[in-house]
Amino acid sequence: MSYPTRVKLVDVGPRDGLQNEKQPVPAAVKIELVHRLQAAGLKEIEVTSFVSPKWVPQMGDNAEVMAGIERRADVRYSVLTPNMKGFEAAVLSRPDEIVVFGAASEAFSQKNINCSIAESIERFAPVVAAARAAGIHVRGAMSCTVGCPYEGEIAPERVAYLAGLMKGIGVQHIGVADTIGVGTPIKVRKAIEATLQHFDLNDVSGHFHDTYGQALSNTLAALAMGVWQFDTSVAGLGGCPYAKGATGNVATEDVVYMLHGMGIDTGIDLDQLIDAGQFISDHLGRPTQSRVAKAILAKRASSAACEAV
Ligand SMILES: CC(C)(COP(=O)([O-])OP(=O)([O-])OC[C@H]1O[C@@H](n2cnc3c(N)ncnc32)[C@H](O)[C@@H]1OP(=O)([O-])[O-])[C@@H](O)C(=O)NCCC(=O)NCCSC(=O)C[C@@](C)(O)CC(=O)[O-]
Repeated sequence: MSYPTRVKLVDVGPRDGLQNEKQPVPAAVKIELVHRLQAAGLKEIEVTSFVSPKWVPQMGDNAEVMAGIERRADVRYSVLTPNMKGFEAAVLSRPDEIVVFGAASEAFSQKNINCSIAESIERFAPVVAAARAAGIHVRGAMSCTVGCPYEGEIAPERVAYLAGLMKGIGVQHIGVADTIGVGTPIKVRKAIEATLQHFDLNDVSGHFHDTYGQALSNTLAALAMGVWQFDTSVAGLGGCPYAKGATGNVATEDVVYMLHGMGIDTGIDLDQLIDAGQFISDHLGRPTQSRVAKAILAKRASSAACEAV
């Protein structure tokens, strides 16, 4: 079996990771997190979302966070935009990429963005057209591609249907999301195969939450299909406010460790990434969710103790 030799990771920690935090996380902390991620070698960072602050209060500082980032020319900064109102606000902060986010499940679409799948596409179409006219790259995210918290299992045909709608309105890249982390490798493979009916392999990424501890296996299954782009979240932060009980994305540290162990290049410095994860975990006052970070931090602590004696 051959795997890609290079993988691109998009760290979604500042957005997906923090959107569900109950206590406000200061904009300065979010900005520092972005700086640490880019210093660690991340080339794409999902910074924030331009959604209703009544729905997701934690992202209400979107413009402030975007304005505070010291940008690097080789890093792409992306933001979520559910409608024209969000796009018009987002465009002022000069994102490199916008993300329209739909769902393969009708119930999740209603809970998350207050409209049906068909209505969501009607809302996204002018956003995609405006972004492309402005030279901004457009990514689509498809939630609940294997399971939905309200409808249960989702058939691959529904994923193919949504992928076709996204392609039809001009979305350039599509993310296949296991929002609640219920997927297992064969189900994830089927969701990706359904997506590949409409998108080229180079325009497809995986976005796996780790609720059931399957996210690394699912990442490996996608890699075996040739998928080379994945969303991950530093320290395993996160969860969607409209998917109760779902945990964060697979930790960036865990994916980097696995990929480097397989000889796959990511361009990411694992030690600096672990420091970034420690920074945000310290701020949130809870341990990292990354197994790799826990192991390496424990090793660092025991080496420091040995040196001290
Ligand atoms: C989409 C809406 C806005 C529809 O919400 P709505 O209530 O249907 O919208 P509306 O057009 O009727 O407007 C209602 C109010 O919201 C305002 N409004 C309207 N749009 C905006 C906007 N863009 N920015 C700021 N304000 C906005 C609008 O101005 C109005 O304000 P009011 O007159 O009441 O004061 C709402 O449902 C919403 O904000 N949902 C966000 C949900 C969300 O962010 N979920 C998490 C992200 S998705 C995710 O995490 C999954 C993903 C991507 O990671 C992949 C995966 O794992 O599945």
